Amino acid sequence: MQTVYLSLGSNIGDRQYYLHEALSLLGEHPQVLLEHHSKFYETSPVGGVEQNSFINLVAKISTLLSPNDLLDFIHEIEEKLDRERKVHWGPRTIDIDILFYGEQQIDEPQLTIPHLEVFNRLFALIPLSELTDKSFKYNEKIKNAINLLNKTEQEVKVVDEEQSPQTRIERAIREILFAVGENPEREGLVETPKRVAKMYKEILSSQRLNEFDEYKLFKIDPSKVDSIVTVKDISFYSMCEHHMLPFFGKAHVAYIPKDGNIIGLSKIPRLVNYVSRKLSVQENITRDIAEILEKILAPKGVAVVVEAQHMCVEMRGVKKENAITRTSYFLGEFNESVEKRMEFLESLS
Ligand SMILES: Nc1nc2c(c(=O)[nH]1)N=C([C@H](O)[C@H](O)COP(=O)(O)OP(=O)(O)OP(=O)(O)O)CN2
Repeated sequence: MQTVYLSLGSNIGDRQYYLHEALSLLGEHPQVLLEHHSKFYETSPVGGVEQNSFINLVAKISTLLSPNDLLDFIHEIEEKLDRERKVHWGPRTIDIDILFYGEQQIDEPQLTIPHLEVFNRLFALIPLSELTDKSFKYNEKIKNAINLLNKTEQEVKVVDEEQSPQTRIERAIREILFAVGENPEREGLVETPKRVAKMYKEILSSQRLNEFDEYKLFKIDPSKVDSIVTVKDISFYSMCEHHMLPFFGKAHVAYIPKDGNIIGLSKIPRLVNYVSRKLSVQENITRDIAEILEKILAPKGVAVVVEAQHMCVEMRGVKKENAITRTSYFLGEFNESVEKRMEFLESLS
């Protein structure tokens, strides 16, 4: 096992959320043990790019991964957390840099260790100095660099670490259990807050995503495709925003290709998943599927029908079991042409 120090930083969006998610994802790898992490620091941007301040921390891990495998895993995490590589040293939802990998020195095109800039960056050195001691080979160098660097140019100040989303949900569920008259310590409930927090992370996985990007477009001979492309009976599950209760059913999606532009068929169910895995209402899901598909594909027309059962209708209030709600949304030729709309609707029966 090797002891590795990682610098993590974020300066876009919910910065602490991205940092907590990155720490959580790091710890999920079977060959990575998250030992400790430093306090959270608000830091002024270093490197000359005009951008928002960062929140930084340093994590100490033990790992069996090789340096390059660890770098690949880090890039996977950055990818998952919407990292876009637009401007060198520019703004980012998350950045994870390997500062030290044991006492190894590595100088490869894609990886230099110790990190080339580590002794020039207070946003890395100060959190790092929390985790290292005189037994660490570079301890003295770290302390000297901290003393030498200009603390007015590179502001680094401790901020309160917000609770991670997981911790906040677990605490809230415990409160709800108390409030409904339960004992969260009893057999069967002890792990419930953790389970519910994990469940929300899965069923509301789109909640913080800014856009749908899991698609692939293809171009075929326009003369060979002018009819309606329909993907129907796409099952989905969502959570209603009024009662936080599930609603679920089938989505039927159609489009009329334009200029031979088509979308990979598996991407339409992915779009339905993206749109449904957040707190919403059926009308919004129906509209969002249509409008996102139109935006990414620019077809001649889009048609969406959604049929769902709502637990807020079945298990409370009016208590009507098996009531089905049907919503539809039409764009382009499906909006203008009754024939096209009827052709699509008849294909669903
Ligand atoms: N106060 C802060 N300033 C800067 C930070 C930071 O985290 N806090 N981060 C950067 C860098 O963008 C980041 O550290 C990556 O730099 P580096 O590993 O040196 O180079 P990369 O190849 O990974 O840079 P890319 O931006 O990914 O091309 C700057 N300032």
